[in-house]
Amino acid sequence: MATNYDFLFETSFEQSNKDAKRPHVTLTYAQSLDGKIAGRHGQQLILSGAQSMTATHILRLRHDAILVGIGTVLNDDPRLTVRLTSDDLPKGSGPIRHPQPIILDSKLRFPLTAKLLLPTSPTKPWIFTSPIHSDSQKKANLEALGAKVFFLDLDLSGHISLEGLFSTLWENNMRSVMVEGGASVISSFLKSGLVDSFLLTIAPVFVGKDGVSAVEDVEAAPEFDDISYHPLGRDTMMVAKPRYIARS
Ligand SMILES: NC(=O)C1=CN([C@@H]2O[C@H](COP(=O)(O)OP(=O)(O)OC[C@H]3O[C@@H](n4cnc5c(N)ncnc54)[C@H](OP(=O)(O)O)[C@@H]3O)[C@@H](O)[C@H]2O)C=CC1
Ligand SMILES: Nc1nc(O)c(N)c(N[C@@H]2O[C@H](COP(=O)(O)O)[C@@H](O)[C@H]2O)n1
Repeated sequence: MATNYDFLFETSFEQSNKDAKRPHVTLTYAQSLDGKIAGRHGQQLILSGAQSMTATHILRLRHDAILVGIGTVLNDDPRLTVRLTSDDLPKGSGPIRHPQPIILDSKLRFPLTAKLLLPTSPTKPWIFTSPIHSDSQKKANLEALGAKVFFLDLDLSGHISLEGLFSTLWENNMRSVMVEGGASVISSFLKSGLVDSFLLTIAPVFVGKDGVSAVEDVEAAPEFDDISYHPLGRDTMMVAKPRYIARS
């Protein structure tokens, strides 16, 4: 039986509150049955099977921007492109458009050799960094390779401020952003109260205690409404709307 991806085209990734002046935020990643997103010492794992990987690429197609932390760039050297065939898309779909890669990198550790900066990379990254820690020569070198470097304030935990990030993305016409990870970024977004859609791929494997947990601290994690589950080959995708409640 052919896999049904209709739910991904029927889900809206537009901001419902038009006054919010920030992009719609989708948090999506793949985890094992024991809640791990990577192996020992962060070893990259291909947890998603073919069908759920296609679903991830459909999600990339449906968003203006795709965001990861510098930890994921240093560890995985991702491309963050849309790689789909016409068979994966509804009839009459337009040409493939790649999302704008967004990287949170307060110390400007982004490698000049990253795949995202290769001439073959269709959309060069926007790197969000802090004016305090960043070296101006590194900024110039990154920009010479096509990256755009934005300066933002840090929040109280010393990370790039998500509020500042969202305003800048909005001003730059980014209306939807897909957050892929990694672990620190997933936790920051879950805690932020700013996630509008949550799509989790669950792969039927155990990684074990040495793997990297998707979420370490669930103190400020949301509850969920409008939950649905979608079989994608051997995997399952959970789709839900986060609801933040005050905890005592
Ligand atoms: N299974 C899956 O779907 C996915 C798995 N992964 C895995 O995740 C792992 C990487 O996770 P991790 O090491 O936690 O790295 P992350 O990709 O989460 O990057 C974390 C770094 O981003 C920077 N940062 C800047 N601003 C923020 C912010 N507001 N919130 C959080 N981080 C911020 C910090 O570095 P600085 O202080 O220098 O700015 C921080 O250390 C890899 O093993 C990768 O394979 C990644 C994506 C998806
Ligand atoms: N959906 C999904 N399933 C997995 O099993 C994964 N390991 C990931 N990882 C994310 O995809 C990035 C790699 O992207 P490219 O293939 O290079 O475009 C990786 O860095 C993680 O963000 N995702």
